[in-house]
Amino acid sequence: ERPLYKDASAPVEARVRDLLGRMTLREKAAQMAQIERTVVSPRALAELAAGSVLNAGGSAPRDRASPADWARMVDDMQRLALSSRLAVPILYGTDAVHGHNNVFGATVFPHNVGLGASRDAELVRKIGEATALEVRATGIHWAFAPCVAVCRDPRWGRCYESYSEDPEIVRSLTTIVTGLQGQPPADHPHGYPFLASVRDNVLACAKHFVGDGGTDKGINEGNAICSPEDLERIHTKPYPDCIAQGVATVMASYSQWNGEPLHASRHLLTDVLKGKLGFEGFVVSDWEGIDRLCEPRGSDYRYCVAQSVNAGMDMIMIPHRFEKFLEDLVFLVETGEISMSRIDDAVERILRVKFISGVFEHPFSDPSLLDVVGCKEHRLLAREAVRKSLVLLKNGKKQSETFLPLAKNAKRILVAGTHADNIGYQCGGWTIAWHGDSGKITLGTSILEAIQESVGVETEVVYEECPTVAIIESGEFSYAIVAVGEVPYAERLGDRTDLSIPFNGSDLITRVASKVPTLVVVVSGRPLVIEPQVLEKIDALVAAWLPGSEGMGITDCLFGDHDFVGTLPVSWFRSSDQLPINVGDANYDPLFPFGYGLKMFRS
Ligand SMILES: OC[C@@H]1[C@@H](O)[C@H](O)[C@@H](O)c2nc(-c3ccccc3)cn21
Repeated sequence: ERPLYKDASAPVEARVRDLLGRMTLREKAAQMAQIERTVVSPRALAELAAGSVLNAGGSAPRDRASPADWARMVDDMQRLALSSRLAVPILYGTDAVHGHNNVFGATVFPHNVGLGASRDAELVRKIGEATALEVRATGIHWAFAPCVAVCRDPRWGRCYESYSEDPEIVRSLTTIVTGLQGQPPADHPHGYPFLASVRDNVLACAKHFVGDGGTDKGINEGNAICSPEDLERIHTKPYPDCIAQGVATVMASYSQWNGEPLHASRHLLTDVLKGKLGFEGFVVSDWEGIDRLCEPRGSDYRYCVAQSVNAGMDMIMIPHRFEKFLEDLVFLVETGEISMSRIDDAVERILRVKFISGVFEHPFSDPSLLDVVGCKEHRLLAREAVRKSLVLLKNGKKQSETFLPLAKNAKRILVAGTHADNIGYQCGGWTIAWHGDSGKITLGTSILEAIQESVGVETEVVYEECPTVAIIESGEFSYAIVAVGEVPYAERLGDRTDLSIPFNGSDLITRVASKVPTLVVVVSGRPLVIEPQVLEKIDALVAAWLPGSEGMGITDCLFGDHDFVGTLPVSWFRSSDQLPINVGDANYDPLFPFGYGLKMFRS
C-alpha cells in the first residue's frame, strides 16, 4: 500500500522518519548533494537521485531564455528525479538576490545597499513577495537570498549585497524572508522551516553564515578577526530574526573567523546556529566551499567532506564532482569517520524542508504564473524602491539656495557620463551574468530614457557620454546631469582599495560643472571618493547605488514628483585611507555620516 511518506495528511516528522528509514546510505549521501544544472543527467537524478540542483550566476537554459524555457528545464529535471527508486523530488535553487536577476526580462530591484538607504522593512517584504512570484513562475523552488552580511569595509566586492554597516538595519530588513516564504502562523514552532504557499512562495536562504562582511580589509573570502562578543553583536545579529521567520536554509560563509573556516566550524554551524539559535532547516555550503578546506583546493576531497559534514554542513554545493562526493561520503561513513547519526541529521533536515515546501505534492511549475515575470505591478514596486533608496547628499552651493528639483521645462539640458544610458551598469553584479555586464542586458529604463520621458516636449535633451569642452561651452545648457560610477562586479572581482570614481569620473564632473549648473548622480555599490575641490563645484549630488531596471524611480525625485527619503546606510568616507570607518568609531570623520540624507521640500 501507499508508503507513509507519500501521505500528505501525515505529520511532517512522521513522513521524514518513514522516508529516511527506507533510504540506503548512498541515497542519503545523494540527498546531501547539490549539483550545477550543466551536470544534470538521467544518471545523476533518476539513478543516483541527487537532492538538489542550482544554476551558477549567468548559467541559463539559453541566451535570453524565457520563463517558459526555465520552467521546462526545471520540470524536466523533476521528472527525472521522480523516476528514481524513492521518487524524492529535487529542490532547484538560484541566486535571486535583487529580483529574479538571472532571467531576461525579470524585474531587477535595487541591490541591498540601496534598500538599506530606504530603511523600509515593509517595502523589502513586498520585494520578497514579488521576487518569489517571479522565481516560482520559472518553476524554481528556492532563492539563495537574503544576504544578511553586515559589511564593515566597503573595499569588499560584495558590499552592495549588504543592507548596511549597521547590524540593526540589516536585522530590520530580514523581512524579505517573510516576503519570500510567506508569514508563519503565530504558533509556528521556533526555528522550524516554513513555506506558506507552494504556488506563491519560495524557500529562502540566509547567507553567508557568519561574518562574511567582517573580513580583514574587506578581502573577499578572507578572515574576520574579532571577539566572540563582536561576532555576535555585529555579524550574527540578523540570524535570529531570519530563524524566527522560519527561514528554511542557511548558507555557510567562505570566510574564516579568527582563522577557522566557517565551512569547517562545528562551533558556529552546530553549537551556535543549530544549538543556541535553534535552527531546524538545513545548512548548505557555498560553491566549492568545502574544496577550500585544503590546499591545493579540493586535492584531499575526502578530508574536505569529513571536515565540513562533521562540522554540521547538511548539503554540499559541490557542484560538479557529484560521483566523487558520493564515493567519498559513503567511504567516510563506512569507515566511521562520519557517524550515521550525523548523516541522518543532515538528511532529516533536507527532507523536512522538502516536505514543508510542498514539492512532494506539487513537483511541477505553475504555467499560470508565467506572465508575472517583469510585470507592470512589480516594476512599479521596483520604481518605488528606487525612489526610496536615493540619498540626496548636496542640494545647492550656498546654504540658502537649492538646486533640486530640476525644471521639467528647461530649454536645453545636457546628460553626460558613463552611467547615464547603461542598464547593465545601473543593475550591477548578479544580473544576467554573474558579474553583471554593460549595455542593454535586460529590459528596463536607463537614466537617460527616464529623463527624456520626464521633461516637457519643448525641452531639448542633449546626450553626450563624454562631452568635450567645446560642446559644454557652446551648448547654452540650462543645467547638466552627470551620471558616473562603478562598472558591475561580483565577489573577488569587486575587491578594490582605490575607491575613486572610475573612468576619470571626477575629471568629467569638473569639466562640466565648471561651465554648467550640474547635478551628479553616482551609480555604485558603495560610496566613492569625491574630492573637496570636485564637491564644491557641483550644485547637487545624489547617491543612487545600484538601482536596477526601473530608472524612472530616479527622475521621480530629480524632477520633484517625490521627495528624497533615503539616508546613508554606510559611512561616506573622504578617502580610502580612512577605511574601515563605521558609525560609532572613535574619531569618526566621514565626508557624509551614516544616517545623512537631505530633503528637497520643507517637511
Ligand atoms: O551562485 C551560488 C553561490 C552564491 O549563492 C553565493 O552567494 C556566492 O558566494 C557564490 N559564489 C559562487 C562562485 C564562486 C566562484 C566561482 C564560481 C561560483 C557561487 N556562489
